[in-house]
Amino acid sequence: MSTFDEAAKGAKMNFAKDKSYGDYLGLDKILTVENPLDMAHDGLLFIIQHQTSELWMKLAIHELTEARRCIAQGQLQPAFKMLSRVARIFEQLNSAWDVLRTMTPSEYTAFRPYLGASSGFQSYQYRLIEYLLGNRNRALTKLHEHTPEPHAALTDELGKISLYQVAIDLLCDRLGVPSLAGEAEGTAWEAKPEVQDLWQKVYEDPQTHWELYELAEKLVDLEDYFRRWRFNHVTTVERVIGFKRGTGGTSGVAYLRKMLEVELFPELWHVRGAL
Ligand code: HEM
Ligand SMILES: N[C@@H](CC(=O)c1ccccc1NC=O)C(=O)O
Repeated sequence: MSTFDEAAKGAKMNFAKDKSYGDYLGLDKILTVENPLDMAHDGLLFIIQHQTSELWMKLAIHELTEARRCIAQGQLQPAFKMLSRVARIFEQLNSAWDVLRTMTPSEYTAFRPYLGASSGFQSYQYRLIEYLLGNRNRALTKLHEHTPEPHAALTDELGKISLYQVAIDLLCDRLGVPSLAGEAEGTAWEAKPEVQDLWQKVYEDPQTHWELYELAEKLVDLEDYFRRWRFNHVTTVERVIGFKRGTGGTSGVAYLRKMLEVELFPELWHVRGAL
């Protein structure tokens, strides 16, 4: 068999003057990030798990922002594609827990003291996703006062109506009733019976309201995957640190269990019991 030689067949081999794979992807930056936890073997797993999660969150924010814009303009088909992609991103993040779960309490406690007060509680991209979807708590922007750009991104977001409010606006508009979406708020969306009644009309007659029906199911799907992420997180946390307090200062598992009760799109869950 002849030697494998793509260069002879025309593969470009010299990138002194042209952009290469690593240049486009910024790999010099991504792959040279310091690993301050390299004193313990599992420090690298922990850091890469979080860095990759943050990269996927960056994409989720990009998609959700554009999906919201499309819904606001009544362009539901492109929005559906983006919402499906975000659900798949969460599926990806959910699978990633399987890698982290290979880390035992003994392995984690070897480097946990070096984490100081840092915690995922301070992930501004995670908070931005929650804010975009509608689970808002203005008090948490305080965690980012020391970093102007993330802080501005979060406070700007609270000045806009959430993706769910945009969906409700469209629901009302298409069903010919005045908007029930409300204003931009710094607090979590609270279920409104009138909104549930409108979703009920959609679910009782999907043929007439097909696009709204599909929108509702895309949102339920997204929240379903998000809930699985929360559940995977709390289970992994209990498995690794039990009921210790979190480095971020919360009660830890008790706090995360409370977060399992969050309903991003409450009326869409409540309506199911009324059908
Ligand atoms: C061994 C692994 C992990 C442990 C022991 C752990 C532990 C915790 C704890 C105890 C909290 C509560 C806040 C605190 O007081 O610190 C928390 C919050 C959080 N963690 Fe983790 N975590 C782990 C992995 C991850 C990973 C891989 C991510 C992905 C980015 C993540 C993201 C978050 C986020 C976003 C919060 C805030 C949740 C909220 O406020 O609803 N964590 N984590
Ligand atoms: N809150 C965690 C620490 C932690 O998980 C963490 C620390 C620094 C960077 C990311 C982290 N991940 C998620 O919360 C703990 O209490 O062990």
